[in-house]
Amino acid sequence: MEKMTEVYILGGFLGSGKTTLLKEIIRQENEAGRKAAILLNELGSVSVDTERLGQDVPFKELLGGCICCTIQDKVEVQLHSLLSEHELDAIYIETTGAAHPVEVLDSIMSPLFAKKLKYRGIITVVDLLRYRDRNELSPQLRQLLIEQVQHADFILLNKQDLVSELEAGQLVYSIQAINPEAISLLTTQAKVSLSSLQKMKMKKKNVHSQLDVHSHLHLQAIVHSFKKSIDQTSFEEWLRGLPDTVYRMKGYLSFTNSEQPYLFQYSYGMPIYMNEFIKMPLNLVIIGEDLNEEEILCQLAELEENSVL
Ligand SMILES: Nc1nc2c(ncn2[C@@H]2O[C@H](COP(=O)(O)OP(=O)(O)OP(=O)(O)O)[C@@H](O)[C@H]2O)c(=O)[nH]1
Repeated sequence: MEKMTEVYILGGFLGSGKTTLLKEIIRQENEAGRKAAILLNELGSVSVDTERLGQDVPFKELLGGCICCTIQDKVEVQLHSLLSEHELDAIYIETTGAAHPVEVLDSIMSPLFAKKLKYRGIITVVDLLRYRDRNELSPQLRQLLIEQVQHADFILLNKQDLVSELEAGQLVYSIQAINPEAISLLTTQAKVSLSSLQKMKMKKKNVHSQLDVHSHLHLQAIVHSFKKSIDQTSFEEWLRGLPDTVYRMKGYLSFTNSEQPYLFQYSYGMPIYMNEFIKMPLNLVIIGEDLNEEEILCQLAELEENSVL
């Protein structure tokens, strides 16, 4: 019988740690001598995570929309080309943080792959801080967060380092109450062993049933491409002035006061800068709700214009 490729869907809110998890899994897959590939879906029209995941892993991207709504038809094409180009043990599909995992599952359940792909289940990464403060989100996003938990087969309760032990305990309890069947695990930096992921059992899902939340969340992805270095202090001032509805940013930045560019990550109001040694296109992706795109792009252009070397 032809070998079947395992498929895992990775879901979870914006910035919860999906890419971090993927890096960790791919490292372990390589160590185990297995060949794994990635299908990455991003809301923005440019991908920032591609470089973070490394060059040697088979990789396809679905950019500029969400698998579950706007670019469903492209999924089949990308899966087909991954399977025809490589002998794969596993494919990991990283969904956008705005995706509903069951709808993603629905879109990849194609008869074309019935004998080639073995769906292993949905892994949801939960950002414990975000989950703790979920009442600050819009009702639609809060509902999405809950449904991402409800439909998971394996839940990583990530960013354990950011909550107290007592809070972590309470959050585990509350998440397990929503989905008692899934395996749930507290993690920091999404550290989980491949063998525990492989123990997951996929729940029966009625993928065609009407879901409570639909994809029409008002999430936007704004992309700005910098042409030159910018002033770090002005950038940080700009960050402080952003509305709370900016949930996530990522991109590459170059500052006038430093030689090296940075990989910039922002989730839940927290900016992180990491040295980047390769020259990358200076794209910044901003994801949020009800954002004034024109104003944001204008502010960034102005910031760039006023930055002198
Ligand atoms: N403190 C802390 N930070 C973490 C942890 N796991 C991931 N992060 C950071 O959280 C940020 C977002 O992580 P990613 O792995 O990029 O999240 P993601 O879910 O892939 O993000 P999107 O694709 O934009 O939805 C990065 O800056 C990570 O370094 C954790 O356990 N603790």
